[in-house]
Order: sequence, then C-alpha cells, then structure tokens
Amino acid sequence: MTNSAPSALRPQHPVPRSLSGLVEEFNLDLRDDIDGLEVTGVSLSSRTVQPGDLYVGVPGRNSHGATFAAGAAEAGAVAILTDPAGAELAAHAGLPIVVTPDARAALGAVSAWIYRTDENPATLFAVTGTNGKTSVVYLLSAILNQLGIVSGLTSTAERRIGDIAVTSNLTTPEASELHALLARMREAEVRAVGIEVSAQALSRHRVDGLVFDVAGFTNLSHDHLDDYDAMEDYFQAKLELFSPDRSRRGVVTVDSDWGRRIVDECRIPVTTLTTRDDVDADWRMRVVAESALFTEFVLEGPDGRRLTARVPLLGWYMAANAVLAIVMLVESGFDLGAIEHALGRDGGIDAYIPGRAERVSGDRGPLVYIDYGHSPDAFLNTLEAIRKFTPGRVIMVFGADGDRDTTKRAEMGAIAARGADVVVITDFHPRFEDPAAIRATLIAGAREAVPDREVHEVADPRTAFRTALALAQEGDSILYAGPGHEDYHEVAGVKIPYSARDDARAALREAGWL
Ligand SMILES: CC(=O)N[C@H]1[C@@H](OP(=O)(O)OP(=O)(O)OC[C@H]2O[C@@H](n3ccc(=O)[nH]c3=O)[C@H](O)[C@@H]2O)O[C@H](CO)[C@@H](O)[C@@H]1O[C@H](C)C(=O)N[C@@H](C)C(=O)N[C@H](CCC(=O)O)C(=O)O
Ligand SMILES: Nc1ncnc2c1ncn2[C@@H]1O[C@H](COP(=O)(O)OP(=O)(O)OP(=O)(O)O)[C@@H](O)[C@H]1O
Repeated sequence: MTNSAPSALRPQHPVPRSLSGLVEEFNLDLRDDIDGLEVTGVSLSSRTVQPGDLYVGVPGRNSHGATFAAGAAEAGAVAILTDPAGAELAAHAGLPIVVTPDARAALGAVSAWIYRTDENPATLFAVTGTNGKTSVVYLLSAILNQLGIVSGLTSTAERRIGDIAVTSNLTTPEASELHALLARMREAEVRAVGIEVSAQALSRHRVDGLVFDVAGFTNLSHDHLDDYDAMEDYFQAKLELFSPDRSRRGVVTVDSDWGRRIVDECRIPVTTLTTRDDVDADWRMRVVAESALFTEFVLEGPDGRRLTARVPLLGWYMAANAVLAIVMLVESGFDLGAIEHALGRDGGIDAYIPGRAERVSGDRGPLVYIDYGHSPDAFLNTLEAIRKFTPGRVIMVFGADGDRDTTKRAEMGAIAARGADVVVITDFHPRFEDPAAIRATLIAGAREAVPDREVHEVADPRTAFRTALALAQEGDSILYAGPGHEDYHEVAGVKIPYSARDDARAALREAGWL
C-alpha cells in the first residue's frame, strides 16, 4: 500500500541546531541578531517551508527566491539565507538575514549540517545516464529487498521508503529536499539508497553535501539540448559524477563511446560493463532467453564470477539495467553468490517499475504498453523490444514535451515511423507551446523518414489512444510512449489530471478486452 499524502518526506524527529552554530561553521555574513534561534529544517521554496525552517532564497529563471521571504516568514521560517542581492529583496520581510555569496552553492553543505546526514549514513548509490536511471534505481531497491536490506529510493516517479512514497516533481530533488529525505530514511533504519542523478542536478548543486559510495552510468543519447548547448556539455555535466568529490567508485556501461570516455576521463576507480560482444569490459551480460513477460541473462565477471537471473520486464536494455544494478551492489561489497542465491530463490528479480514498458492489457486482445520513453533512443529500444514479440502490427501513440528540447522532435517522429506500422501523434505536455506546431514537427519527421507510413493526428490523448485501440486486433501491440507513471497533462501552466495507465485500462474495458 502507498501513502502519498505529503509532498516531501522529512525527518519526523529533527534535532534542532543553533543558527549561530551554522553561521560559524560556514563563515556566513550575519546581518541581524540570531541569538538563541534554532533551526530544524531547510527549504528552498516558500511553498514548502515548515515552522522552524531556514528559508534559502536563490535566484532563478523566473524570480529571486528572496522575493518570497515574507511568505516564508508567515509559514514559520526562522531566518533567511541568501546572497547580497537577495538580502536587499528580503530586507523588510521580518526575518533575520544571513548572507553568503552563492546560496545555491551553499545549500548542500548547509542542508547536510542541519539534517546531520553525514552521521551514520546509509550506502549511497547514484545512477546517471540519459535512459534507464529510474529503472536501475528500482532494480537496485528490488534486489536489496530480496537480500533483506532495508532500502530507499528517489527517482523521477517517486521518493520511496518501504511502503511510504511521495510523487516526485523533479528527477533529482533540490539538495534541501534530498538531505531531508535521507534524514527521514535514517529514522526508518534504511541501510542503502538508490538515487537517480540527472545532469541538471549535477549542474545545479542538487547532490552537493554527499559523496556516493558507487555511481553507475547507463548511456548517453540525444536529450536536454534545451539545458545544454551541445552533447559535449551534457556529457561533461554527467562526467562530474565520476569525480572524487562526488563518488568513491563507479560502474560504467561501455556499450557507447560516451561510456568509454567516462572511463578514460574520470578520476575515480571504475569497473566496466558491456552488453556487446565486440567491446572489452570487466563484466559482460548476454541475454539467454526472453519473452514479452521476462528477460533472462547471464552476467560474467572477473575471476570466473558468473550469475544467471531474470527480470520480469521486456527488452535487453532492462537486463542491461539489471546487471548495472548488480555490479554496483558487488562494488559496494555484496557477494555475487549471495545475490544469485536470493534472486534464484525468488525466481528472478522481483521488480515493478511504474510506467516503464508497463503492460496494462490483460490476457485477451492487443498487448498495451505504457512507457515513459521520451527520447529518440528510448523510442528505438522500446519499439525493437516490442516488435520482437508482436506477431501482428505495432501501433505507436506519442507526443513531445512543449518548452523542452525541440531539436529531438523530428528524430522522434522518424524513429516511430521506422519502428511502428501505424503512428498516432497526440499532445503530451504542450506547456506554453502551440500543440499543433509540436504535432506538425513530429509528423514531418515521420513523413520524411517513411513517406507512406500510416499516420493519424489526434490532439486529445484519450481519443488518440482509442483511435489506436480501434485499429488494433489480437496479436497487435500498442506502445503509448511518453506519459509513463505520470498522472497529469500540462497545458499552458495548468496540470490537468490524466493517467495514461488508468485511461488505457478504461479504454480496454470499453472495448471489451479487459
Ligand atoms: C532549470 C531548472 O532546473 N529549474 C528549476 C529551478 O527553477 P528556477 O531556478 O528557475 O526557479 P524560479 O522558478 O525562478 O524560482 C526561484 C526560487 O524561488 C522559489 N519560489 C518560487 C515561487 C514561489 O512562490 N515561492 C518560492 O519560494 C523557488 O523555489 C526557487 O527556489 O528551481 C525550481 C525549484 O526547485 C525547480 O522547480 C526548477 O525545475 C524546473 C521545473 C525544471 O523543469 N527542471 C528540469 C529542467 C530538470 O531539472 N530536469 C531534470 C532532468 C530530468 C530528466 O532526466 O529527464 C530533473 O532532475 O528533474
Ligand atoms: N538501458 C537503457 N537503454 C536505452 N533505453 C532505455 C534503457 N533503460 C530504459 N530505456 C528506455 O527509456 C525509458 C525511460 O526509462 P527510465 O525511466 O528508466 O529512464 P530515466 O533515465 O530514468 O529517464 P528520466 O530521467 O527521463 O526519468 C524506458 O521506458 C525505455 O524506453
């Protein structure tokens, strides 16, 4: 069972720390009297302040956080930490002001100090890469549970401690939220944590104040070129995870040149992993059996070490994600034999990953998968995997994010047209963009790649899915890519409730397939 009431998980029994102690520890510039004041938490947003918090006001794209100091005071903040510009903006908010040159850069260490996350820390696993981060984090957590280790995770989908979960808004939380989560996990006696680390998190100080025990790399492909000028900048952002300030050791998938570059350019000890026959690596994975329901693999490593296991998931790449999780566990000190024993006893890795090639159809009718893939490479891999087990036609429903990397859209259209027999193009999160223009770019990409591909343009996602379903028969598969686990649709700044998983099930019932 899942409780999703609070929007963030914080320690339930925080131990107050003196504000003057904080000022002294970080050599902060004090502008007001703070004698006797204590802090029990830290928040980067006035909307999430809890009584006793230090409110941290940082400049953003839209506004300076210090503008919201009065709101933070009203919510119970005891003081504000900000930069000199923020100090002026917050001057009349009625909060004692503490100043540092770059408050965002200070946030990680300050949060670690307030929440004491360096005391008795759990083993920390970080996962980065364009695709597969969420999957690896869930696979890590599943294997840890099978080993009897209490674990926690933070992913694009949710932050989770055992049965308690909250929905995520960012892939990697801001440092204030991350340290609060780790403090809460310590209260729950969590001994190992899987943390999904985005490039943006590394560029924006979100994982500051932590050193990961093991960092894992999946792959790198075209995405986020709205946040980074070029693939090289995006790569450099990820490479930073493999530096001594960030991680003690690494496990790198070297299937791509990007992975090999991490090995060459990183400054920590790394172990390598491949799924390819033509690539050298310390560990090698081969798929030995697969179906629409599972993928079985053999993992071979140094000194003749070997493990056979299966994941209840579709596609070779899920086996690649699983072995990355396994080698990361081995690098942190777990015994491969013990892992094999635990997995063998349970018939494989007992993982459920919300919205990643998640099958929502039943025993009859077309197979329907809801997927979070929203990059060209994710489309390519998922389509290939589905094609393998589809005797009939593959029908793909998808759209593209508005206000995000526009340069990947034509390629997404092209890959869909090449990999599917029928393409239904719909709206995803148009945000503030014109949805018809986004659809037009996707359609142009599809038409240029395969001029005679059957393409339907259906703006409304509910109708789009029903259009696909009406075209499908027993033996066909429908891939609905994009929404994954999400439960909203973002249009012009408004989040409209919409769960593709629930809606697809409803449509299957209406059609008599469920
Ligand atoms: C580019 C980026 O990372 N932006 C993040 C950033 O926004 P920003 O600095 O522009 O903030 P802003 O809106 O100007 O506000 C300034 C400050 O005022 C505060 N504020 C604002 C309004 C208010 O009422 N009260 C208040 O206190 C804000 O909390 C913030 O601290 O700080 C905000 C608060 O934490 C984030 O919500 C926001 O993420 C936006 C939503 C975002 O879309 N980020 C994407 C690019 C992102 O980070 N994605 C990655 C990768 C995902 C993947 O791999 O696919 C991720 O890790 O999620
Ligand atoms: N190892 C992989 N290689 C290539 N594609 C993958 C891999 N793992 C997953 N994918 C594809 O990427 C999609 C997203 O997977 P996942 O959510 O695990 O990645 P992610 O890195 O967490 O993405 P995001 O940061 O956007 O959440 C999957 O549904 C699948 O289509």
